[in-house]
Amino acid sequence: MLRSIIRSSSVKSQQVKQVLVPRRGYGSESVPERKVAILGAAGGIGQPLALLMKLNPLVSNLALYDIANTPGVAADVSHINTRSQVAGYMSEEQLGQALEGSDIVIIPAGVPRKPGMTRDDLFNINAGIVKSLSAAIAKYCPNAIVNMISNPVNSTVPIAAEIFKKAGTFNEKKLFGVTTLDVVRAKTFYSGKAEVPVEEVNVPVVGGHAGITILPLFSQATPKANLRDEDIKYLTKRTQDGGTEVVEAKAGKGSATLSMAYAGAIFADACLKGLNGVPDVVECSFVQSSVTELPFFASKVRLGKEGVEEVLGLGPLSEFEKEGLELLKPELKASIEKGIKFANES
Ligand SMILES: NC(=O)c1ccc[n+]([C@@H]2O[C@H](COP(=O)([O-])OP(=O)(O)OC[C@H]3O[C@@H](n4cnc5c(N)ncnc54)[C@H](O)[C@@H]3O)[C@@H](O)[C@H]2O)c1
Ligand SMILES: O=C(O)C[C@H](O)C(=O)O
Repeated sequence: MLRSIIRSSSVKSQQVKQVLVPRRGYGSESVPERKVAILGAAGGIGQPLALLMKLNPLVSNLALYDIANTPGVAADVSHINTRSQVAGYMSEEQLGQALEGSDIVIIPAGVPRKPGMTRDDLFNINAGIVKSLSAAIAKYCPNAIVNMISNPVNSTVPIAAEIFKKAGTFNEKKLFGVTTLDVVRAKTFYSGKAEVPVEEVNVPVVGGHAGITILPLFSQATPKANLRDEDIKYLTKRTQDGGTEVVEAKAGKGSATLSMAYAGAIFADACLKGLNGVPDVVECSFVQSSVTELPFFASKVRLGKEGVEEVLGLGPLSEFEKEGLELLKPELKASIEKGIKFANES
């Protein structure tokens, strides 16, 4: 097995250094060095996400880890003439090196759905993967921000939290379930129905990341449009079933990868901006929360230098959204408890 570490050039010290990086849209102010690690980097999401993170001028070091095929992906991505140094890591003994010094760890490692499966059907395989990767994060980069993509997010985030708690490294400000794809979908679908420019659309999506636990708040969507109740119901269902729509269209060849890589890159970029002190960076994410009685919940989150700066409330809800909120709670609660139980029993 190929075990060598592939580097485009030697990876610099992981200390946060200030360097002058003039970039269009980012000014020529000093931009700190930031290391981003992707675990599952050779997969359907991992590869396009690696590409998008290589294009991000806020990244100085990009560590690509997978149990297979990382050398090729890393060599390929490393030829792109952007700021970051790329290193590929394969096999468990290189996981520590991949993680050390990371500011952000993005986890799309694990199996995707096939038609007929729910996200919870992935639990048996992905829970174990997330558990062992979380233990490695606790050991090698306990202060990193973690962006969890692996499904079922409603359970994998609580698993990671429990593993970090056991290791004494849990920081609720730094653990995020990535629900950005739900927001991306809600924006796209709303724009089509409301006939407003998609780039201007904002729609908060709260709750969790599976079926009815995904609750888009179209009553708060902007630009405002006077949509009929049946349109709101249709948009809500389409957003909740967006993942299944892709799984069925791919007919056994996996789930959303390209739109997920886009969403994952948007969310990681927001975390980087927050770390770098950019003000008013707000994204929806599944985090430890007191917005409802559930211990984890997705809502708008303000991102800052330490990760979560503020978990924002839900705002005014329509009657339809209030019903949706009550309906989702039992399922989300059960998924959270399943994750906590797994982390503490196995
Ligand atoms: N949060 C979301 O919105 C969202 C969206 C889409 C997909 N997903 C989830 O993301 C996950 C990945 O999807 P995909 O389409 O990229 O799957 P994939 O099978 O194409 O890729 C997964 C990658 O993970 C790697 N992997 C497996 N075990 C690993 C380990 N222990 N350490 C490191 N890497 C490991 C595999 O080798 C593979 O390269 C799935 O669980 C999927 O359900 C989440
Ligand atoms: O639907 C899936 O299984 C993948 C992902 O969670 C999605 O929303 O696309």
